[in-house]
Amino acid sequence: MDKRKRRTEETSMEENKVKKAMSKPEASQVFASCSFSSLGLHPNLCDQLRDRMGFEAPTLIQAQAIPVILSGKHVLVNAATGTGKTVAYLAPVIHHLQKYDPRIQRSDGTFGTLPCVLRPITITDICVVALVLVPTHELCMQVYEILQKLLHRFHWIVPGYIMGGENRSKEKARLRKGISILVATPGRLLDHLKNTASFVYSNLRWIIFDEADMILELGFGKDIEEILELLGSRQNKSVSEEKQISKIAEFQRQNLLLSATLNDKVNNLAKISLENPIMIGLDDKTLQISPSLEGLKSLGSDVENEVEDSEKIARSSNDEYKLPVQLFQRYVKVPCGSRLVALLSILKSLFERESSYKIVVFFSTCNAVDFHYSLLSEFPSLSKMQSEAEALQLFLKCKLFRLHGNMKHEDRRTTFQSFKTEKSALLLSTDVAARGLDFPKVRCIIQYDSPGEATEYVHRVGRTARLGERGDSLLFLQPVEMDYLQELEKHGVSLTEYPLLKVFDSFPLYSQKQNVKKFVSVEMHPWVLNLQKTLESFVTAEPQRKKLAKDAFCSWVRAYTAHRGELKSIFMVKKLHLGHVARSFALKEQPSLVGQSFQIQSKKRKRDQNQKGLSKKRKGAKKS
Ligand SMILES: Nc1ncnc2c1ncn2[C@@H]1O[C@H](COP(=O)(O)OP(=O)(O)OP(=O)(O)O)[C@@H](O)[C@H]1O
Repeated sequence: MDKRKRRTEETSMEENKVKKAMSKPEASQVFASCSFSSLGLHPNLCDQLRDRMGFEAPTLIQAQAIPVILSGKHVLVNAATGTGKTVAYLAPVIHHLQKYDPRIQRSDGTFGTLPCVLRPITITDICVVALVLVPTHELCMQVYEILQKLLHRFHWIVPGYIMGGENRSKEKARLRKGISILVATPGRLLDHLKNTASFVYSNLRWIIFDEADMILELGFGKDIEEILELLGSRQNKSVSEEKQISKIAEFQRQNLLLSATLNDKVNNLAKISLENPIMIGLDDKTLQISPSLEGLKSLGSDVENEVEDSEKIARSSNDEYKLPVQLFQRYVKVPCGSRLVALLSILKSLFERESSYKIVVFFSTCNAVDFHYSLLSEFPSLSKMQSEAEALQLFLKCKLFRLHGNMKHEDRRTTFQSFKTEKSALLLSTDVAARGLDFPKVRCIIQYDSPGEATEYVHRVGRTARLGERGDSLLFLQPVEMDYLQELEKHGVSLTEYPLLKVFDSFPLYSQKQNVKKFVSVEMHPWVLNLQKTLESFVTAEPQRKKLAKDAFCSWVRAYTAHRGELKSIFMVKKLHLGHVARSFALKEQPSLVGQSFQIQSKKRKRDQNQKGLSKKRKGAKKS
């Protein structure tokens, strides 16, 4: 069979598959009615997407973005969570790299001798050609894994990663051997840019910011500015930068910025990194990139505090966020002292209803994750009081994982990988899992501690209902926090109420179906009273567990006081009853007792800060 005929047959088979993929009811909201090859991607790459990744048709955002990125223009992509942004930028980069003639290659170890000093660099030298910047380790690994799959048939294009917490010398060795597409977290990248001589980026053609808003929110703004300057990719260049660039780029640079939510810092990053960008997934009013670059804010500055930006912020705070249409969003109103019981009861009821269920619960601090993880790993079933055999059963019968920034990198990696492959499991996490992470088949997101900014809400719930799949989300709010719903409404996000009492009513108390008076309050519900009492005895019985609870309580209150801007009037620590907060960590102590230790700590912190301030002043006085 001649080549052309075979290709035509393959194309019609591909089109049939696309039609089949599109025949699912929700598919038309997610997938485009075209094939990857019709977007202009190399046939081998299309095969990879189909055979290795199982992708029959591009998503809508991929269909929009791929041709534009292939054209070489700078692009800003704003699309809902879980719509396939990663492949939207990786596929065009790979398409271009595989075309290089002679092939881009990784010659043996010559990289360390810095060939660029001896002769002009050609594309065949081993240099980083594409750079993907991501905010977290997990995202770094995730993008790297996708790259590995996509590059299976392009063995001469080498993917690599560098990230904080990894061994620097091993990274240097990897850089020296040559990496064509490098995935990096900003801090570690900057470190290598400054200190690793064998890191040659003279051929750098793509700089991609994935989850740009999180990169900036994590405080990497200054690092990003420095990276852009070192790479000669800042738009309003100073004379010294121009000199730097003339030393660097002989190749046309293409920068891409991707984010599910936009804010002023992302706007500023777009302004300084993108040249006449094409906006994808944005209407004109959402982002105004002025051609004049005057009055640019520093990415590292705290934009919220700058008065002149208030108008812009008012505009952006009224922008609507794009959320998956198939996401069912609810809130649950729980008095503070019954929060823990409510969480455990809801989890129990969800896991008992369906055998295959994956849930992520978000907490505000690492200590809170640790406490709840320890509690749920050991807390026995309530029927304990009846039979010895049942005593061994756990309250929640599901696999349990935790993820936060204070864990060892190895443990974080194991959790990340294991939770991905489990069919039924519960992950307790801080916001480290809120952005970009793609855990297949997560059915429900519970925001036990409120998210703060509405963008955070959007990213957290975005871990479910990905790519047209069904998903539920549940936001815990205390009665004093109900105004937060209006905050979300401003962004077009509206939630319905979760029937909490029904869940409590569904549990048998001492093996009997409850005969509870209707309309009883949450706090006075017999199931709540009983479970709260058992939890408190369980936690106080073990000093180590009690310490975890106290630490979690203190860090939780600190996090609560850290809400910024308008949110301060919703999440007011003054409105909280610290005794009830203590109950939500299963602590029996009177508020004054637990509160005292917190007050002692915060007084000590204040004293330390004052002393530091004094000694700084003294130093300053000495200097002057
Ligand atoms: N064309 C496609 N067909 C089928 N599945 C796809 C396709 N493109 C991407 N996916 C899958 O969709 C899921 C979401 O993709 P991805 O993580 O890139 O989304 P995202 O838009 O970057 O989300 P977030 O904003 O949360 O980071 C992944 O599991 C990915 O493998």
